[in-house]
Amino acid sequence: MSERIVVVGAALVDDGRLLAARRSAPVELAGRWELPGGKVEPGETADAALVRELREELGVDAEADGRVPGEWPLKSPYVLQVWTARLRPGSAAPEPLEDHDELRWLRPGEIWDVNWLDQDVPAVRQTLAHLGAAEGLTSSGPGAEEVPGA
Ligand SMILES: Nc1nc2c([nH]c(=O)n2[C@H]2C[C@H](O)[C@@H](COP(=O)(O)OP(=O)(O)OP(=O)(O)O)O2)c(=O)[nH]1
Repeated sequence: MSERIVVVGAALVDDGRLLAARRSAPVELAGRWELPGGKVEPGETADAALVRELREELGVDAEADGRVPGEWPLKSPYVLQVWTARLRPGSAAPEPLEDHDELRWLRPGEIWDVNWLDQDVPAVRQTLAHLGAAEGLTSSGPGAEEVPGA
């Protein structure tokens, strides 16, 4: 059985901050934080799915920039791919319309303050490495000591 369904997660960046979303369902994921997004539908491209999911879940008009290299296994048959994204000019601010009950814009030093889904931790780490040069968004990882003033 080789069916594989891609879930796209958005690394939505604005003003040097990364958006994290707290899931409200299903019960086994509720309360944990993720990159907003969802399943790519048959015949849909990943970047189109990302734009659609961000509109449905957050009410924003966003565009995908490019894919973060890598792929992370979720509960079979799902795999997580991450795309960087940004709000288009004139977009509404994101709101937790569907699937989430809280949103946070995280500054670099705050990335590991939220309780990410376990399977998202390596994806977020890789995303930060990818974004680091372009956006100045870097942070060592969960459990790392924060260096005051660094
Ligand atoms: N969107 C998203 N889903 C994730 C992440 N990490 C993770 O394990 N998942 C899981 C949760 C779900 O089991 C699955 C994606 O489901 P979803 O509920 O976001 O997708 P969807 O909007 O297309 O769902 P639906 O139409 O079937 O309700 O992937 C993540 O960072 N972002």
